[in-house]
Amino acid sequence: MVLYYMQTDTDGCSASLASLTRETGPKVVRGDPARKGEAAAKTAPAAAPPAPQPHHHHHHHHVAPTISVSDSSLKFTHVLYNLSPGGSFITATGALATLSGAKTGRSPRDKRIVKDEAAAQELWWGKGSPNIEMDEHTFLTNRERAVDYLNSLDKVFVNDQFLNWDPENRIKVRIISARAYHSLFMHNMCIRPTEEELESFGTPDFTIYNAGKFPCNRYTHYMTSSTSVDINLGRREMVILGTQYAGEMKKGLFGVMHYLMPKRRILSLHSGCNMGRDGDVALFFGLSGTGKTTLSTDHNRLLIGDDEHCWSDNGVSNIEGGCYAKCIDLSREKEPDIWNAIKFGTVLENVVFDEHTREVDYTDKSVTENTRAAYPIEYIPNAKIPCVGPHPKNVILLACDAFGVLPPVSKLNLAQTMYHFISGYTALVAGTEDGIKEPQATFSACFGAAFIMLHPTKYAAMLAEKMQTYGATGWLVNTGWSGGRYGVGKRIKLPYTRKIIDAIHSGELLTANYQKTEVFGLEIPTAIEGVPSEILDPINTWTDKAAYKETLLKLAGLFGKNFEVFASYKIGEDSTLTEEILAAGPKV
Ligand SMILES: Nc1ncnc2c1ncn2[C@@H]1O[C@H](COP(=O)(O)OP(=O)(O)O)[C@@H](O)[C@H]1O
Ligand SMILES: C=C(OP(=O)(O)O)C(=O)O
Ligand SMILES: [Ca+2]
Ligand SMILES: [Mn+2]
Repeated sequence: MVLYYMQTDTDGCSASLASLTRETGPKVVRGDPARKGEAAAKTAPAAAPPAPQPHHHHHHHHVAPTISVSDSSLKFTHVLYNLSPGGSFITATGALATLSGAKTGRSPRDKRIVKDEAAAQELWWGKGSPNIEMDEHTFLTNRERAVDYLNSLDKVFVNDQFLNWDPENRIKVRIISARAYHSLFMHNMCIRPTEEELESFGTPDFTIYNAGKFPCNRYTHYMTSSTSVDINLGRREMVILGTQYAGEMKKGLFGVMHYLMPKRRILSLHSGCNMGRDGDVALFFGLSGTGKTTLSTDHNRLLIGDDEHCWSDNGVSNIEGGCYAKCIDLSREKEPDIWNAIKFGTVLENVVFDEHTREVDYTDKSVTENTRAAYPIEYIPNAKIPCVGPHPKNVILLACDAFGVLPPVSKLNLAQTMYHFISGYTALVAGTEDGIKEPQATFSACFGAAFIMLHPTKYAAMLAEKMQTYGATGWLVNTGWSGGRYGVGKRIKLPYTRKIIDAIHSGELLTANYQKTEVFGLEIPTAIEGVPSEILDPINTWTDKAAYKETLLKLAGLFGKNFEVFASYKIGEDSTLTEEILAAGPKV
């Protein structure tokens, strides 16, 4: 039965896959079993050709079975270790096209955090918090389920990679998954180690067990569906059962960084980041679909990252090694850099393509509207490698306002920046063609309530302190509707938003003339190079002025109601800042 063997398991893959009731994991064989004798990956030694059994394998055949020996412990699992790209559903431009199955987005209601003593003390629990508790025992039950499933497969994929380009605060992660696409996705999204770094990788700081389509047992305590994404900070492990959406791994690790980094007094940020040729850094905060990836990918600037960053005393650093761009309606004209990044090595998730021509139809929403491309950051020609930069000069808060009442751009004072950061507003139109026509307001603290681990005021206080210390300016940019709400008006044209962003970067907007809006009290510029002046005040673009006022008040009311829960918290040491933040919201 023994086909191949590995003399040493220097990477500890077998230990990672050991279940809790046995000391050792499956017999690990590196390389692709389908390619006998051939190196499956540059970084992995060639799988040995059929070889005599080494003594420790022999051993199993001659001693009486003990409780620790089962068919599964004797089983060989081929570990495909740190593979480079390759695959079978190749599109016309060479990308790997895959389907994520039933789940085409994250499952925040199925996310659980082990509430041990430390977590009970440190994390944010209760109303508004994304952290839903589970106990250690249930975690171990799910972990065992995932490990047993992975061990039952003939091959599993193991990636050893890094998070965070700041060398002093780099985190080592191991991702164990059942599907080649998950391995390639994480290869693209995390920082790829060099061969030498891989040699001395050692013990990972955090491990993901991704069982993908294999479900959790719904009769297990705390489970409310067959999907479960479980984080155990004490064990430094995450278990994924019953979802194959790849973003779950990426954003799961982001949550872990939102716990680990603030402990080191480093602020973790759900933001894109880029840098001008003169070293001016901008952060782009915003919820999903507001433009972090689109606007941080800017042909005139260096891309530091599109989604997850750290702001430490040394400046900014990207957490990731790749980008995860939405590709619905993607066009070469509007987003040439993202378009060109979709080539060999890129993972396309849930896009539709013609089986004969292999051409992708980016307008096709038949699988989901949330179609994605995951590519290594160096596929963007002007990526800044290493992905680090100095302290930010501009902090841009993006909102896609489907109500169409927020101005395309406003300059914020610190209190307003904090108010809008804590609110984390966007309004998108749910669903596709029919059904919901009314914009759905979403408020997500710190523009990432699904990922933060501590109370929002902790991150807010750190942001305020850093912005003050380094003199960063805050901006609110509406990438959503103009000329009426969704259904009446239109989304602001991307070239106009790009001009607005250019004017922020260049400093043009620091010296512009401003006027203050009613209700929200936002400072809006009266003119911007390349943008029609009349659109800068949204009231001009609405034909029905009464409807404008009514919609404006409606949105202001939603902001006020959302902020009620934060009214009793103090932000940082400074009680005057807290007062100012409370006063910085809209006045109805
Ligand atoms: N004015 C605009 N500004 C930014 N994005 C826009 C604009 N108009 C349309 N879009 C589209 O909205 C989407 C923004 O999504 P993305 O950049 O992926 O957001 P995020 O990274 O914040 O989740 C893209 O598909 C982009 O083409
Ligand atoms: C990957 C995700 O983030 P974003 O939409 O911000 O790119 C996600 O929310 O699943
Ligand atoms: Ca090694
Ligand atoms: Mn994005």
